[in-house]
Amino acid sequence: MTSSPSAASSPGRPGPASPRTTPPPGAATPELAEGGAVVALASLAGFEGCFGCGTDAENGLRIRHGGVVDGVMTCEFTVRKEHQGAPGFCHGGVLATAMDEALGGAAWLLGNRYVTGRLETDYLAPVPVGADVHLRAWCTGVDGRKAFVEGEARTGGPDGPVAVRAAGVFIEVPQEHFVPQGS
Ligand SMILES: CCCCCCCCCCCCCCCC(=O)SCCNC(=O)CCNC(=O)[C@H](O)C(C)(C)COP(=O)(O)OP(=O)(O)OC[C@H]1O[C@@H](n2cnc3c(N)ncnc32)[C@H](O)[C@@H]1OP(=O)(O)O
Repeated sequence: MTSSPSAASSPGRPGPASPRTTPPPGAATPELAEGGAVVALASLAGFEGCFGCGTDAENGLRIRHGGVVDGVMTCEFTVRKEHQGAPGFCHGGVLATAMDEALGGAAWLLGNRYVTGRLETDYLAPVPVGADVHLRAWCTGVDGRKAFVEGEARTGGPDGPVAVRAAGVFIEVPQEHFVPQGS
């Protein structure tokens, strides 16, 4: 088992999450599962269609998952023209999608399946079309089925300025959750 970083040692930790995305007193320290997200993902088929990371999602973000170091998960994507909001800049909703994917990935490192319950985003700087966006995310606590997660997106390199910060609550669900209704 690998422990995730403490809040104090998390590199580039965003400012305080809101009360709704802060682990409550008594929340457990996250324990990353051996094999992490790969183990949880192995129980599900069809992720190649994911709008965030799927290789089959033609207009998706094609987020490329990287590694995990000290409990911090990294991934990145390149902003394409079809991701544009204001002329020349990435749409805020696209960036929220990228944060959802990164934070979700950090939750899945716990070795269970999670869906987004709440996602908060702070936009600090515009992200131009063509930019490589470097994402990092880590879990800050676990309370029952709830995993509290934070993350950030940087441009101009993995240690460039922070463009987006996010915090969220992901809820653990059983495999049956992913069976489409009516199928
Ligand atoms: C090296 C790396 C390799 C590769 C690495 C790849 C990784 C790749 C990972 C994929 C990453 C995907 C990232 C995208 C993730 C989506 O986009 S998921 C899609 C969007 N989200 C959804 O569709 C969820 C829709 N909502 C639901 O299905 C249901 O409301 C839920 C969330 C399952 C909860 O319903 P429920 O099971 O009936 O649970 P319920 O009893 O209501 O609540 C359970 C607990 O959660 C809390 N809760 C419920 N809803 C909320 C909420 N909205 N906010 C806060 N708390 C909540 C409740 O208060 C309760 O807390 P307690 O009372 O236990 O303290």
